Amino acid sequence: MDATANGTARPDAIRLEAVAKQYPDGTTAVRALDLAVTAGEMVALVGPSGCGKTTTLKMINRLIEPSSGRILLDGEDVTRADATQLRRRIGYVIQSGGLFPHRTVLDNVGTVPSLLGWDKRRTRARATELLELVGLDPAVHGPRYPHQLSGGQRQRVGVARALAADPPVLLMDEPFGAVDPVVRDRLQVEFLRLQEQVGKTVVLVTHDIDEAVRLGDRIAVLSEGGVLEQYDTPAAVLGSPATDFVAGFVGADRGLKRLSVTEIAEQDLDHPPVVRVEQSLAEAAEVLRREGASWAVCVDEGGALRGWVGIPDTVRGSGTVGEACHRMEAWVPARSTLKHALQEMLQHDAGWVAVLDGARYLGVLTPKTLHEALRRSVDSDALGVDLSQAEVDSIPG
Ligand SMILES: Nc1ncnc2c1ncn2[C@@H]1O[C@H](COP(=O)(O)OP(=O)(O)OP(=O)(O)O)[C@@H](O)[C@H]1O
Repeated sequence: MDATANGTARPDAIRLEAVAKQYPDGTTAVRALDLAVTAGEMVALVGPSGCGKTTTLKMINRLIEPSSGRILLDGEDVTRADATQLRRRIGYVIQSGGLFPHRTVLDNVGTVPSLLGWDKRRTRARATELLELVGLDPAVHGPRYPHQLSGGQRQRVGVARALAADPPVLLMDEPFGAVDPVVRDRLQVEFLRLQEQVGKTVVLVTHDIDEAVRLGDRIAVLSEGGVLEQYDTPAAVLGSPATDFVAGFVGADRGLKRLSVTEIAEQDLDHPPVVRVEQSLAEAAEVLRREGASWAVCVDEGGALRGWVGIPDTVRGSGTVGEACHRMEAWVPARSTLKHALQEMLQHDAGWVAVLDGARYLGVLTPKTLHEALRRSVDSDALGVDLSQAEVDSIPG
């Protein structure tokens, strides 16, 4: 059980109790694993090759039978439940989608509903709806066969198929492992967005700590034999590795990895002078002089970002700020991560990035404030993080 802020307990959707697996040849893949996953949570199982991640995942839907221990789903002991019935309550996604090659995309997505005895029309309607949900056009992609799709599209179909019967639990084994890094990045973003809509309990296997940090609400770091080295939020795993093994696994650049788990906060923002588009350039020049700044942010009457003006613009003419202001391409929505902000800065070769709430301008992040934000995140007691100063100093400022 997981105690929430108001004291009520959220149920464990999945609970492994002393689960172990010994293969017939004597290999002990998992020794005695205890793990609880809260409803609606996304948990990433990470660890080096052979540490028992896939074995653990497959024991949850009993594709692999545990040698001992108990598995509970929503409080119900399913260790000896009918495995086929069980699997219909659990969506399963594997690398490359694991699609049936001789069935169309629509039929692939409709597999479980058909098995559950849904009529054709309902199955088709559900499959169509799911293809749209994962960003595919049912009219274009629905009639195709898996080999007529790109790797990323196959992966999306795999996710759609796993969601077809609306199972509360989704198991994913290296789901984005078979695509190139650019597609992988896009699929991860799409999946996070999808998960916001569907709110499944997800257990995801990956050997990639960056993927775990990005997707997991919590990360379970396993070492050989399915030993649970640490089970905590990405920020805590990166910030205070529980063991030397975890520290080694998350890597020496874990300070940098924090960029991708730290959201921009109000207090991180810098507030350069702001001028409005209808003001005269002379007024803008006066603002810059008074504040000792070389540039100012331009906003419209509603407070929306319009761009920026520098000293040379303000001394040049007699027009308005609106006529002289430069577009600002580098911006991020409020609550973006520091990594996203840094990426925007680098992509647009900008010295600052604007932070917007919808269209409304909130403030800017500069490399200096970004560094301070990272330091704040590292120091944050709320995260239970205790990093040594040495590591903070290793973060490029
Ligand atoms: N059918 C099997 N028979 C015997 N040993 C097996 C079998 N399947 C897996 N193993 C062994 O069990 C251990 C755990 O394997 P598992 O596939 O769960 O690891 P993993 O962490 O998912 O690895 P990877 O990241 O390489 O996929 C490994 O030592 C593996 O060789």
